[in-house]
Amino acid sequence: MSSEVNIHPAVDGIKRAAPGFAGGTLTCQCATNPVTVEIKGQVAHNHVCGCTKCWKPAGALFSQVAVVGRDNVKVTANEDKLQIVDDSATIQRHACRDCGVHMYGRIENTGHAFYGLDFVHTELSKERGWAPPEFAAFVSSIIEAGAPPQEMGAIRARLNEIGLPPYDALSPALMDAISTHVAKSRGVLKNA
Ligand SMILES: N[C@@H](CCC(=O)N[C@@H](CS)C(=O)NCC(=O)O)C(=O)O
Ligand SMILES: [Zn+2]
Ligand SMILES: [Zn+2]
Repeated sequence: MSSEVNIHPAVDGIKRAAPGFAGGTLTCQCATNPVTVEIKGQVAHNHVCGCTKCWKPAGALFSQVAVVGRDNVKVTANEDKLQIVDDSATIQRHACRDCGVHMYGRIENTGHAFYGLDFVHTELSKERGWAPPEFAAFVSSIIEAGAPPQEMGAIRARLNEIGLPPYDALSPALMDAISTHVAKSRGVLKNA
């Protein structure tokens, strides 16, 4: 039954972005001395991601991840507990070394299409009104984390049912944005 599929705990029930949402504080899962990160304002392009690199809550098949301007992200407590998960990755994910939660992911490559944006998991905040996820990315990648290939039909059906169209990379709009950036930087595209 497709409704038994645990896509992510935050995507059940109707969520709406609050107009003029001011932002909130992300808190890691440590019972003492948690890392906190303040996010100013609303996030964009919230989605669920099936890749093996994004942080997923216990038992979830997907991560929930959105972007926000890096200037609107500020570590406000216990920054010394943060460490970069993989230095060689495009997205430098800063994780709490005690509980493992990823607090923010940053792109340091100034030539990247998404330079200037940080990746954050809004469910780490108790505030309500964050923009809800819009699509499911890297769906086939959940197999790499152990999802049975024969369940992919039911999982994609469940994603469609809850209004998250499934893609095996990013959404077409974001893939187009990346390729547009590449074409411009190579001089292939001059007037877009
Ligand atoms: N199949 C791979 C896909 C990894 C991947 O490409 N993830 C995407 C979505 S988060 C990405 O942009 N990664 C860049 C990065 O991790 O730095 C996996 O599951 O590990
Ligand atoms: Zn922690
Ligand atoms: Zn991912």
